[in-house]
Amino acid sequence: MNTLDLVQHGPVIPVIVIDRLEDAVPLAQALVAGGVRVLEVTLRTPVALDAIRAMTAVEGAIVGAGTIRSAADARAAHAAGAVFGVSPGYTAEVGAACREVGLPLLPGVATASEVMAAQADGLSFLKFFPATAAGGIPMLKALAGPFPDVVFCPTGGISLATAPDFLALPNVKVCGGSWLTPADAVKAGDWARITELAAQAQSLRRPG
Ligand SMILES: O=C(O)C(=O)C[C@H](O)[C@H](O)COP(=O)(O)O
Repeated sequence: MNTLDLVQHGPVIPVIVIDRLEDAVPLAQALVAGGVRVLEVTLRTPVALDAIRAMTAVEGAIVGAGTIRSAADARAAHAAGAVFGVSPGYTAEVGAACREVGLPLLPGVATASEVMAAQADGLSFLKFFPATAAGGIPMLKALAGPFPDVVFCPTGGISLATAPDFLALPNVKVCGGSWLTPADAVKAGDWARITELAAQAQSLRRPG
């Protein structure tokens, strides 16, 4: 699998925070029911790896790990069954660990130097994070000049309302965001609302 294959499944990758392990499976099922199959589970909580392990059993779900910050994170995510990894930034150490275990990596970048570091290690599909705070659409347009061979998954501060403007850029294939899984809906077990949010996101322009 190549991380660029992920964009075939829809225009938005949900960024998921799981606090209670028992939410993992119904949450994944709710997203898949709304047509969203690619799921990024952040390694921000103690149950994240167990949540990934549980979600890989959900039919149709393509489960990856977010917040990969170290080689140990990459190895743990792979061992838990994640089929891709996402990192908020990029280090050669994380890149090497992902290559070693065979975990396709979508690394985060926010500057031209970081794009160059990721490209030097063979990575050309990059998360632009934090998208809105780091310059948003003007920054992505500016990066298209020197980096015509790089495509981005902007993430950070994006919503259903602003995603279409990002998706309209030629160098944006998919957006990431936590708006599909609001903390209050997860806490309340309001899976119907999450399916609705997923369906709305999935109906945004599909990248060509
Ligand atoms: O935890 C990680 O790995 C991250 O890199 C950060 C997340 O991708 C963003 O926090 C999502 O941004 P929002 O959609 O604005 O909530």
